[in-house]
Amino acid sequence: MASLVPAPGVTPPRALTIAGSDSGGGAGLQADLRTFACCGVHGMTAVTAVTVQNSVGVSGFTEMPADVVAAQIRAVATDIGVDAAKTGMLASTEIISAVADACDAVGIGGSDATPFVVDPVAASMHGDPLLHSDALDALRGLLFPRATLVTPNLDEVRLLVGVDVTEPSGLRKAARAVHELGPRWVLIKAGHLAGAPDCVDVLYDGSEFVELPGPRVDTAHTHGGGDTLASAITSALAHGMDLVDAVRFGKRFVLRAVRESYPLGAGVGPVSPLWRISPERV
Ligand SMILES: Nc1ncnc2c1ncn2[C@@H]1O[C@H](COP(=O)(O)OP(=O)(O)OP(=O)(O)O)[C@@H](O)[C@H]1O
Ligand SMILES: Cc1ncc(CO)c(N)n1
Repeated sequence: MASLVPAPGVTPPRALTIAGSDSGGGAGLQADLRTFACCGVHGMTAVTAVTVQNSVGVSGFTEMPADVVAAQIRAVATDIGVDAAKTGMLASTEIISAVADACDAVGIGGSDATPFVVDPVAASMHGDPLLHSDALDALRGLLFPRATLVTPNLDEVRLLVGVDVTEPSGLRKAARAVHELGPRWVLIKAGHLAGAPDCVDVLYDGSEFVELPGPRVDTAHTHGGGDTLASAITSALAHGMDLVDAVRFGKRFVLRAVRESYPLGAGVGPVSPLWRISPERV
C-alpha cells in the first residue's frame, strides 16, 4: 500500500470535508478527519449539520444555516488552500445549492483543478434519513455535474436513478445510469449486495469499467465504511495520485478498516483506520 506519509516538517496535502457530525464518532466528519489523519493529510471541515447519533441510530439532526456552510468553504479555501474536497451529509436543497456556489467560486470540482468527491449520503446505515427527499434534485442537478467522482451505495442508486441492483451483474447498469447525471467518474459500492461472497465495487468513466475486487468480511461492524472509503480516496487525490490509483488505494484502505472494525455500544460499531498508526512511528 502507498505510504502517503509526509516528510517531517513539511506541510502535508490539505483536504476539506463538507459533512455532518456524528456524535458517536463512527461516521460523518469524524470518520473523515480520522481517515485524513491516517493518510497523512491535513483535514479541514465545513460542517453542514449536527446529528444526534450513536451505534443504534440517528434520533435527530440540526442543520447549519446554508450561508455558514458556504462561508466555511470560502474561509479555508481562500487562506489555507484545498488540494482535494469531499462531501458527506448535506441535508437540504439550500445547503447543496450553497455548497455548489461556494465550490464554483473557489475552484473545487467542475473543470477546475481541485478534485471533488461527492458521496451522496441519503441515510444512515440504520435507515435513518440524513437528506430531505426533496433535495435529490439538487444533488443530481447542482452537484453531480461538478463532481470528479460520485460514490453512491446501492440504496442511493435506487433513490437517484431508480435502478434496483440485486446481483453483481446489475452494477454496470447502475454505473451507466449515474454517469448520465454528469460526473466524470462513478464508483458504485457493493457493500449492500447481501449474499454476494465478494464485495466488488465498479468504477466507470463513461467508456471503461474498472472492477475493484475484494473479499466480503463477515462482520456486523461497518458503520462509517462509505465515509472512510471516500475520505481515503480524497486523501490520495490530495497527495496527487490519479483517479484510478486513488480509488484502488481507497478500496484497499477500507477493506483493512472493515477487517479492523470493533464493537461499540449496543448496535453497529465503526470501521477503523487506526491500523495505519504503527507503533514504530511513535
Ligand atoms: N462486509 C464487508 N467486507 C468488505 N468490504 C466491505 C464490506 N461492507 C462494505 N465494504 C466495502 O466498504 C465500502 C463501503 O461500502 P458500502 O456499500 O457499505 O457503503 P455505504 O453504505 O455508503 O457505507 P456506510 O456504512 O458508511 O453508510 C465499499 O468499498 C464496500 O465494498
Ligand atoms: C453525519 C453522518 N454522515 C454520514 C453518515 C453515513 O455513514 C452518518 N451515519 N452520519
